[in-house]
Amino acid sequence: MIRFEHVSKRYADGTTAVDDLSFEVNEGELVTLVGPSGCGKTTTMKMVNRLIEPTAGRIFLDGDDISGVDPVQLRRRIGYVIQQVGLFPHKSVLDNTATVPHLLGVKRAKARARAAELLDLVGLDPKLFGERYPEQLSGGQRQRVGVARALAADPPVLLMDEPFGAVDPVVREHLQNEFLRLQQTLGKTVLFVTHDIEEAVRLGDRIAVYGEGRIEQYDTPSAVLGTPATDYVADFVGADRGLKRLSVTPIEEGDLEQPPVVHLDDPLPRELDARWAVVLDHDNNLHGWISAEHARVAANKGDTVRDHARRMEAWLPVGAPLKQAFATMLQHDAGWIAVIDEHSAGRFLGVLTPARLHEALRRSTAADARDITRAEVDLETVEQLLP
Ligand SMILES: Nc1ncnc2c1ncn2[C@@H]1O[C@H](COP(=O)(O)OP(=O)(O)OP(=O)(O)O)[C@@H](O)[C@H]1O
Repeated sequence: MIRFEHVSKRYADGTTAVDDLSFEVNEGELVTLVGPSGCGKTTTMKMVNRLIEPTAGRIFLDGDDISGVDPVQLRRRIGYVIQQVGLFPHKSVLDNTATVPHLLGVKRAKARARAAELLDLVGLDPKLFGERYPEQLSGGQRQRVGVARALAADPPVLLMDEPFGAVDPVVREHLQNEFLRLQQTLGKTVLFVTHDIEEAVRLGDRIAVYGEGRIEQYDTPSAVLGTPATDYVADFVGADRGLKRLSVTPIEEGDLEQPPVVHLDDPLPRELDARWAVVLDHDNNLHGWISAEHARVAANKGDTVRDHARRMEAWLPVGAPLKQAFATMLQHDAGWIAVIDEHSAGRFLGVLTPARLHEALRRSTAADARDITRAEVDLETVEQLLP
């Protein structure tokens, strides 16, 4: 969808901002460009919508060499979100969002109706916020309007330059999660600039880690964290990359243990093979759990499992990141968590224990590993943290 071929940018004062860059972003892919200040991320991005012209090389959008496309036409295909959102202060939120379609000739009423839908999509109630002016919004709300505005002309490509950089970490995480959800439905091709490796890892299908004017590694978050291509990348992603890897490694069905299971209408068992059992309903969906000790002491004749089942607090859907599993274990002081299949009404799949979590991390590291020794050092850090 976007292809860079040997692209360089040298400014008039001799600064080489980007040096012989070649990479490709697939349709529907979210690629994060991450690196320290001044390494050429913004220059890379601005060359895509021709706010900056390269001094060498070619950039293709959907097969078209963009140097031959009229910049105004080009920018209609590309939404652009920047850190200082640049909303028009004298226009309402609704009119700000409707600006581009209106400029493209869509009638004002229709453009505003579409803008209201988009505000809804980015989590702003148009009835509440539509008639406000930008100064009457929080930083996070302004960023959402920025995203809604960029989406207004329904461009296939989005360029986002540190869009969540100016908000506090809690709001940023919230905006990131919302954006990920949005992206799941919209499937835009996104280039996202950030200097924050956590953000790059959380959002990117792939990450381009920049050194000075060059990409040092272009790969999935899991591979960048698991097997940094160079010492520079290893330094940049940080010594705690083993922990960061928890955020990008999903729970898989094969990681799970199969504990004893009882059904709601079974007679209460006097003896269990373990200290607890998982309780399922007649469709094998997760209902709760019972402790063997409780079943032994409290049971009256004729009791069923239903009379003594406790609510399951610690559970997650399969595919959730290991970090969330780890956090859930700590939050509930639980030695294991139940894992379900959300797509089939909560069918119980098994349990994840700390030992299995560790194995899952090891499995994913090994899958990428070119440098297993280094990866294992980080696994030790994780081992120390497990209950
Ligand atoms: N108009 C310009 N003239 C000369 N040098 C420039 C110009 N614009 C950018 N540069 C230089 O090009 C290099 C790359 O800048 P760029 O803005 O692309 O970096 P960046 O990675 O986006 O940085 P940041 O994270 O700080 O925004 C820097 O050394 C910068 O000083």
